[in-house]
Amino acid sequence: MALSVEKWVGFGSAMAGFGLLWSRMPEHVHDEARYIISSLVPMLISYFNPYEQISIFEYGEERFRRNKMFDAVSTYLRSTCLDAASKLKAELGNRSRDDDPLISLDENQEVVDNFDGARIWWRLIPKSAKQRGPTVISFLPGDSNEQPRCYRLAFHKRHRKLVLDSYLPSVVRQWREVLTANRQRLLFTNYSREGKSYWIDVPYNPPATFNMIAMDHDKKAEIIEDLTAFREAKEYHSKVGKAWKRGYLLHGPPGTGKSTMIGAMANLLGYDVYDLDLTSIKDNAELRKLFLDTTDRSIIVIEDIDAIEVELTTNRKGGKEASEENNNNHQLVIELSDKNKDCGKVTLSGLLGFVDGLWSACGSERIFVFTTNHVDRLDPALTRRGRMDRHIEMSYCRFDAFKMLAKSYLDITEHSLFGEIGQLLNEVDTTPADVADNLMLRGSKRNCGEIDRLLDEMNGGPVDLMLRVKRRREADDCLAGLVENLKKAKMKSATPPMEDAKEE
Ligand SMILES: Nc1ncnc2c1ncn2[C@@H]1O[C@H](COP(=O)(O)OP(=O)(O)OP(=O)(O)O)[C@@H](O)[C@H]1O
Repeated sequence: MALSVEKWVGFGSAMAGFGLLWSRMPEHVHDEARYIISSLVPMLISYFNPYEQISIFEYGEERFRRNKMFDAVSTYLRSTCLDAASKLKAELGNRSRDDDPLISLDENQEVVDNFDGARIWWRLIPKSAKQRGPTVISFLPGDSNEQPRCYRLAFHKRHRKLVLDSYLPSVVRQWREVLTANRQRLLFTNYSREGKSYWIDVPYNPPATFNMIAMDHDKKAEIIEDLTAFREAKEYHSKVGKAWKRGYLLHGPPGTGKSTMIGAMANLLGYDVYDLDLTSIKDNAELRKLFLDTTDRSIIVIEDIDAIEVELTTNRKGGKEASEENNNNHQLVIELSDKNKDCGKVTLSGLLGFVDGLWSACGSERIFVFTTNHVDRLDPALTRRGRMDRHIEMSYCRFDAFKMLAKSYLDITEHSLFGEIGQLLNEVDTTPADVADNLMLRGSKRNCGEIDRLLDEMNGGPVDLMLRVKRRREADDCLAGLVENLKKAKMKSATPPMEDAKEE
């Protein structure tokens, strides 16, 4: 009959104790017998015991250093093995962001995990007093007189390679994923003090997700796939010898969702965002310093890059000589603002070095996002493929995009006005921002009285039914308002410019 893992561990300890006893036998016992038995015992144990075990202590060899593997196991067991445990404990940490207690395994509670056909037994072993050595008074977290808590995992010998090479790395990987998902993301922006540039950060929780972005469905799916593939592509980038970075150019009229898209990217990837304001940077050296101060796993954004390009064009026209030189070596000077005119310059080559040159290889897992309302005004040097890997056009709101907005804002997928709205959206260029503004429920005055009357009439009726009716009325109101506005916009766009002038 097979013995349980616990019994084997107990048996092992007993045999080890027995071995120790033998090794301490008095001199008069036959030396040879003592030697044979004390060396046979461990061999017998390892021969008959089919299980092996690994201990993961809370503190490492240096007592003050917490063992991150212990934290990784705690997080992993919390997310995978709690259901089967009967002894749990609950804690409310000082830094808990909400009122949910943190539930974890209690000491000595055993749980079983399955991985690729292998069974793995886990147990949290409490602190225990060390048996030997002098008493040491310690103020460090891992008291030297105590054996720290440890997770002990036991598994069958034949799974040793699987546990060491695949299972434990997967525990660490899952821990990192949980850390990334729970980490407070930050939004950085740069400022200048006494000629030097610094980053300042605030907590960043963008509300946008890809679900709520109204755009062509296939295009959206492609972007999500591209971003996810980028995040997983560490090995690929090192194999082909390229810096692990990606450039996105988001272009389209104002109000088509470029900034919203950046928030959705940050949410999807769990990255911080660096919003780089070029106008407050003195010169290329400062730009480089700022860049070196950014962290990995981040999105670096330069918004409205075309505004800078306007200055660039002006500067080019300023002198033929400068223009020729600029065209030859891309030393195109971006005069950022009047106040910076005399003291320094950020050049296009400086910017390109930051995105694509020597400096871009410092750091990894970085995404550059440039946004512009006028893609045609950008210097081709900046937008060429390889520098900006993907050009994403954010366009006016058509029917598909409208349906996504109606779903997000009004929670409806059908309505009698959808047909008319679809037709109008094909004829009128209107932005998702304008449409979203029409769909915002703000308890419009026109329907308020009617809705209140209805609620009065239904007094005593089921609350959810009343709310549904109320929402429906509000949605009718929003959509009617949208149709009205689209018709106005259509008439306006149909009016010849001369008529416009006359009206004015
Ligand atoms: N494609 C979209 N999907 C969902 N909501 C959108 C979309 N476009 C715009 N919006 C809504 O309009 C608001 C303004 O959009 P956003 O600031 O992202 O546009 P933008 O293209 O960055 O504009 P700008 O060029 O002026 O900076 C957003 O808060 C969002 O609510």
